[in-house]
Amino acid sequence: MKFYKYQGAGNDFVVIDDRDKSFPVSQELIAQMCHRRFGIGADGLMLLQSDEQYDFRMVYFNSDGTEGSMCGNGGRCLVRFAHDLGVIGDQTTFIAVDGEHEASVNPATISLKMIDVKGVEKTEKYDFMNTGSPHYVEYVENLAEYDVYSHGKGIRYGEPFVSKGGTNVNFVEVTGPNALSVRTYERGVEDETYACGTGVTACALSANLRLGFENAIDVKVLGGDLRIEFTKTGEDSFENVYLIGPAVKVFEGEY
Ligand SMILES: N[C@@H](CCC[C@H](N)C(=O)O)C(=O)O
Repeated sequence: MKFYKYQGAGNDFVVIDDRDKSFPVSQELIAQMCHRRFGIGADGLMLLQSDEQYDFRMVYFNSDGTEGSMCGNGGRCLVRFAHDLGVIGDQTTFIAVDGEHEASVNPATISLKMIDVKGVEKTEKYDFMNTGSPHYVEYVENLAEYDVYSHGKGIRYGEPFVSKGGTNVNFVEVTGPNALSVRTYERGVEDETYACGTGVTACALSANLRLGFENAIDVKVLGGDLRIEFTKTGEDSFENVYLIGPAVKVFEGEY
């Protein structure tokens, strides 16, 4: 079968044009295709499907083959793919697991409108919110040396999160006015990834709530630079949330 590989800030995906719905969905096959030793290698796999009401439908699987919640970088990569295929022009509206998304295509970036965020669980140690996927956000010092894998895994598989289906785990360091560095342990990949779009979105909104950061925040991740823009509409609610950054094709092939 024909596949494409895309990456957004180093969050990488196998992408399939599934408009004829011929992809044989199975957890085993997807995990095999995403395997970095025995397969193509990716943090997830996405299907671009046709939809009667929208430009296309995004179906996202984590690299372990389970169907994921929303993937922000995946969404940006799928928009680039749809544009490369000629399915969309420079503006699009598509449907994903968490609802409708608008996006715009620019030469160097894809800007993706995320779901509205309503309600943030704030504790002394962390913030927790749903930005399309569940995200834990904790501030640390010396992020470059931080053991993201061990601490992230402990939180993802610990209470109270494991009995609620688990969470993605983000560690954040403030690097300047309206600037953050973020590293993320991703559920479904069960490892640190080079970037997580819904994760950096959660971190930016948390930085607004905790630190008074303004509504355009630059976030450095292992795989590059992302930007989050938003409108705060209430004590802990946000609309017009945009995830902006690069999304590029890496290669294509037959599997
Ligand atoms: N990489 C993603 C998040 C993917 C979803 C996640 N792993 C889950 O199902 O919890 C992103 O860019 O948002």
